[in-house]
Amino acid sequence: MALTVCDLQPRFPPSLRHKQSLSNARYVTFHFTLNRNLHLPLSPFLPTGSRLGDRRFHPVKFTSVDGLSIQNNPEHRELQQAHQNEELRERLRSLFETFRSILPGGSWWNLSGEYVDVVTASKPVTVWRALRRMWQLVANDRWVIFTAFSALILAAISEISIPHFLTASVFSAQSGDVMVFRRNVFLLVLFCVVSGICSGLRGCCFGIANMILVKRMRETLYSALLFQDISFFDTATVGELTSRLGADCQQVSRVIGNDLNLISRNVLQATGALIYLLILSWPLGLCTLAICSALAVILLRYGQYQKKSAKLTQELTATANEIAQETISLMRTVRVYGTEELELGRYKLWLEKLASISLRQSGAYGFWNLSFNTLYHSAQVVAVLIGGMSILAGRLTAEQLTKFILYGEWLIYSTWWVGDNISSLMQSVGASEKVFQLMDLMPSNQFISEGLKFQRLTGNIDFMNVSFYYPSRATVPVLQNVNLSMTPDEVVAIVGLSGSGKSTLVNLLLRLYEPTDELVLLQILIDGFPLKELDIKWLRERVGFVGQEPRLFRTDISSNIKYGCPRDVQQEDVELAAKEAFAHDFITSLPNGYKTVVDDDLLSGGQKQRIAIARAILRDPVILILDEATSALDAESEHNVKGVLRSVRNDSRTKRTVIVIAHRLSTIQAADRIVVMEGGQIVEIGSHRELLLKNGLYARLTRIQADAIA
Ligand SMILES: Nc1ncnc2c1ncn2[C@@H]1O[C@H](COP(=O)(O)OP(=O)(O)OP(=O)(O)O)[C@@H](O)[C@H]1O
Repeated sequence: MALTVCDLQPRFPPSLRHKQSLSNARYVTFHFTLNRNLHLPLSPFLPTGSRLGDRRFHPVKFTSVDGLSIQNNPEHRELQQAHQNEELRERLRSLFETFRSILPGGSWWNLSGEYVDVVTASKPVTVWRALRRMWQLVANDRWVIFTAFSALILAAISEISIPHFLTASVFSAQSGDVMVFRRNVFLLVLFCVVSGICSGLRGCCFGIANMILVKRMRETLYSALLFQDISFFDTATVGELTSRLGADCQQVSRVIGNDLNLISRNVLQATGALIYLLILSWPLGLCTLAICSALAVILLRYGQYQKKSAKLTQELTATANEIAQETISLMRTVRVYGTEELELGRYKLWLEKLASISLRQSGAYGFWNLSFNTLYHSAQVVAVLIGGMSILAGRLTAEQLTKFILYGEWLIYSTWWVGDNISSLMQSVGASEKVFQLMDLMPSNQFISEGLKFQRLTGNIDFMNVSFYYPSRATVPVLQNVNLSMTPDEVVAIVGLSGSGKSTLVNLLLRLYEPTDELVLLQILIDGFPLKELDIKWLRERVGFVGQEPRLFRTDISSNIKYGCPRDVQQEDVELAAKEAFAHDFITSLPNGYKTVVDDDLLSGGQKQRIAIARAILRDPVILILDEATSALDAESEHNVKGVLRSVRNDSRTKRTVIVIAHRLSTIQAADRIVVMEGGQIVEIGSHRELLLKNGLYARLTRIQADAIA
């Protein structure tokens, strides 16, 4: 194991500072937390005697001097004793520090220090703002909310009346007043029935409102994400976004169905109980109110803490998801490089952080419960004490005190419920911050305005002095002053070293990236019109694209070939396209033929490319872009497929504009023109023969590839 000097953190008792034996020592042994002993010269670590007692030196124990163990050497026994004393003091100090830190307000509860790195700069959402946003989402179905709240009010009034009639019934029976007893029992039964029915209705309506909220929230969020620029997906990860759509939306959904429902019910009941208590006995009522106010202050602090911890939990969950998603999607690489343990460790690290937050949340919940219980029992003791004295003084009857105790209990419990649900509400509001932030993202510029659509697209393409850099790397120019024109019926091949900007050129043509400099979109012309002015959906319907690593959806082969096809197609069309892409034979050899469900992992690279090529052929595009689209095909298939791609289009009997990006230079020799790129610039243009005669980069690359084959 390699250890650097930074790893060496010796620990010396202060008393060693003056020991001649140590000052003269040349070698010391350090016992590491790694359970390894290392003999090292003392001097580099102890340049002056004053460093010996430095408390920053923690995890390493000083065990011997010049090879003599401190334990066995009488000369050093005193040093050992001092060392042990110091260790004990250190332990006690750390125990005391730990105890102090876990008391309310202590450093252990601080969430912003250790985890500050995961808290993103999302705009804090206040409870009102979050509720307003939620209301906007469910406003169309406001009748559900209104019904729910009406039922809630009726249920609360009924429930709060029950203890009164319960006590009144008992005491009227005791007094022998039959009429009053009958009336009280009748009202008691009535309120019980109303409370039961209304509670059921309330629960059902709030449940429906909840479902509507989650659905709309997910719809809005998903639609906001789908219309983002591709550069957004370069920075946001799949794990994070799916976490927002899944867990965070679910958490936010508790607001209506659970939190608001229970908060409203309990606030109503607590208010009713308080009024009743004040009417019964105002001194007793004020005492109970004081206890409830203390409870409310504690619950407010607790709620704020829960909001903060919920936000952290949400961020940590998203990061853990991100890691799991990345590892699972790269499982083959993980397996080949044997990094399962490493990946497990990476995941566990975030789980531990999550657990640590949960621990604090549970601790805070414990403190909250402790406060509640203490205050609850204090209220009972106060009621019995003051109430009992009032009975003795003849100012209160036993019936009144019984009612008081019942309603006092009700008030405290309602306050507790409100607190509990406010903390849950705060958690949901905390979780909503990132969700609302994503929901507020404006769609990419290309979806905002509707552009031009022509009767017919011809397929003329012009790049006029185009320079471009990716938004995520604003200082690195990827394309510089690119001038290039392509005409219909032409096959243009783009070649060049890796990273020279070939794919970027077609990314811009497909408008996958919105350049920060809008001029770029005016410098790319399609049939003489700037790309910026064209309707992008209309244009994309007329473009076929096969990328370097085609991805398939987890559905049957037929649907994968039909995917995104702008016209109605029959199964025969699908099979024809598959035949032209030389995919038909392997598809029919699969167990369910065209109905075989595939995904990215169930087919070979070449088979996936053939399906992607069939998809492009089926669209019958005016402009066809092949970015390393046949790299995984065998030579014969590649030759045949290329022929088909150049062939006559179905409708207009004209050829299409074909752009081919290829590294295998032998496959593009027949192209009408070959464009050679280097460092984001076009350095050569011409036919295969012309470029060979030029003896430039293309000729050099061709020679290198020929040598490699030879
Ligand atoms: N999304 C992106 N964000 C930032 N930089 C990018 C992005 N995509 C590509 N680049 C950078 O732009 C440069 C050109 O990349 P591009 O993919 O166009 O090269 P290429 O010639 O197609 O390479 P290859 O032949 O390997 O596919 C590279 O330096 C690359 O790192």
